[in-house]
Amino acid sequence: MTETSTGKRTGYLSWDDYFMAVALLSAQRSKDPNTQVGACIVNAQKHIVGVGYNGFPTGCSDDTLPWCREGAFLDTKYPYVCHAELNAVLNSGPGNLTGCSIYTALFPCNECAKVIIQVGIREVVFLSDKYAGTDSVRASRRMFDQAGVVCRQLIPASSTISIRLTENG
Ligand SMILES: Nc1nc(=O)n([C@H]2C[C@H](O)[C@@H](COP(=O)(O)O)O2)cc1CO
Ligand SMILES: [Zn+2]
Repeated sequence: MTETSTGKRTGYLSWDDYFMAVALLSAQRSKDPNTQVGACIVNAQKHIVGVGYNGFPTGCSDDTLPWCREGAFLDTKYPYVCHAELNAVLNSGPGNLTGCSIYTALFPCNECAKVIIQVGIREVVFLSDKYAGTDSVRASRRMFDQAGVVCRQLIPASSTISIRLTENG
């Protein structure tokens, strides 16, 4: 690790990369075999006020509800799963979210876009836009545009961050 003339460490995480990494770490809790999404809400003081990942509602078993993508609607995950962005909002503390930013691994769907707008979040920072062009994303972008919510895709400083969980080795 290099240092500046003052001795300050360099190579530390930027705020953007840090908050996105928190979102991605949270995504590691997801049981979805196909798409793991995490989201992290940050206020104007750069405090994290809510984190979430995609999963079934509390009390609804990860082991009995389906994780399939195809088949009869009720036999897929889609009617049951709570999206990461919704969970981040619902997991946030008592303060209001007006003026906050949400960092999300995947561009929000139209249902989460409504929630994001209604709680007063003003900025969406996303990594992947793999569903760009779908009606859901087109509706999200339309609503974000009209509501004045700024969306930007994060280009991280590096493609990986490694974290050691043990002291040595
Ligand atoms: N922004 C999002 N946040 C999310 O949490 N999700 C969740 C819902 C599903 O659990 C999964 C998408 O599954 P799939 O269709 O890529 O197999 O990601 C999906 C989106 C996409 O709009
Ligand atoms: Zn959603």
